[in-house]
Amino acid sequence: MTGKIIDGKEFAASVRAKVAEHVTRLKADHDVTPGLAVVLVGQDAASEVYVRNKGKSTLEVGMNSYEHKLPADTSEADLLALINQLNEDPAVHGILCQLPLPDHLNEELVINSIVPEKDVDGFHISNVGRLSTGQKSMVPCTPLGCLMMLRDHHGSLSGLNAVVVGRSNIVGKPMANLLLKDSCTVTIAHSRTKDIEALCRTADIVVAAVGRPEMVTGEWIKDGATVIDVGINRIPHPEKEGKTKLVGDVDFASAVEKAGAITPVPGGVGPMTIACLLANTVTACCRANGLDEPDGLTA
Ligand SMILES: Nc1nc2c(c(=O)[nH]1)N[C@@H](CN(C=O)c1ccc(C(=O)N[C@@H](CCC(=O)O)C(=O)O)cc1)CN2
Repeated sequence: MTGKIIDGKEFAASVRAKVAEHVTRLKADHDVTPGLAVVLVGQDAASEVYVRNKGKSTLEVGMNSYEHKLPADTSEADLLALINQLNEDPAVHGILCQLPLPDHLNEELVINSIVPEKDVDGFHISNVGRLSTGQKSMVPCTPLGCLMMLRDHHGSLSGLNAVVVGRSNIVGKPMANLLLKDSCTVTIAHSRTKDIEALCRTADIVVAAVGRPEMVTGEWIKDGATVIDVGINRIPHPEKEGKTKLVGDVDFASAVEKAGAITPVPGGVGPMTIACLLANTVTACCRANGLDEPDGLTA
């Protein structure tokens, strides 16, 4: 069997189109424009690209974008003061601090200083707790994107066996909670899991979010299973000396032969992250204004 390749770029474009449609309606019917503030501290090259793309995508769907670029040596007090100002700004419906932050800043403290209603990353401890207890919350963008792709492929996820490989706070744990909410039977696997290959072979859905290049091979995959690859790993190019190549946590070449459907890297889950950030900003804006939330853009 050769699996269907789930096109994340195309899917993300359809999510952005839905967001844009809703933004147009919010402006026309309620005179409200959603606004997203993105804070970048320092000059990490990859973060600069992500932040630029977030700003561009925000404007493209008709929302307001507020970019705050701070020097790498910004003090915690100054960063918290900016977040406080954004928390109180009624034009700002979503706030995020691009991660990773420089080492001298306490990531937990910074994230938890964003008011939960504007925490469009879904990383605030209150949103984590609400998601894990099945309450309405802001949902982390990458797992939300995975969930959208899985729902689109399967229709209902009820009763399916899902294995999430990786237990990070940003992907593994929220992903497991979202799958549980959709009535999957969920196992989280990690570095200490015994016979992880055999466990994965029981799964109808495998989500790989472990940060180890091409760890999950075709031998781990049950015939016809859906494989979602969250990994983004840059490795030396096997054929071009001095060049690098982007690979996921799944060995695509072998897994595609077993899977019923699979996301590639690049062009799978990655593009959904920013699309879901825009979706979360519209959701936050609707909630702030007591308006109906758009269908299909949240969990
Ligand atoms: N505050 C946050 N910080 C970070 C997050 C986040 O969700 N919130 N996630 C990542 C970075 N990220 C967005 O911020 C992000 C990563 C990857 C992609 C993406 O589209 N990847 C492409 C490949 C890109 C490449 O060629 O390098 C793909 O997979 O196709 C989008 C957004 C860490 N920080």
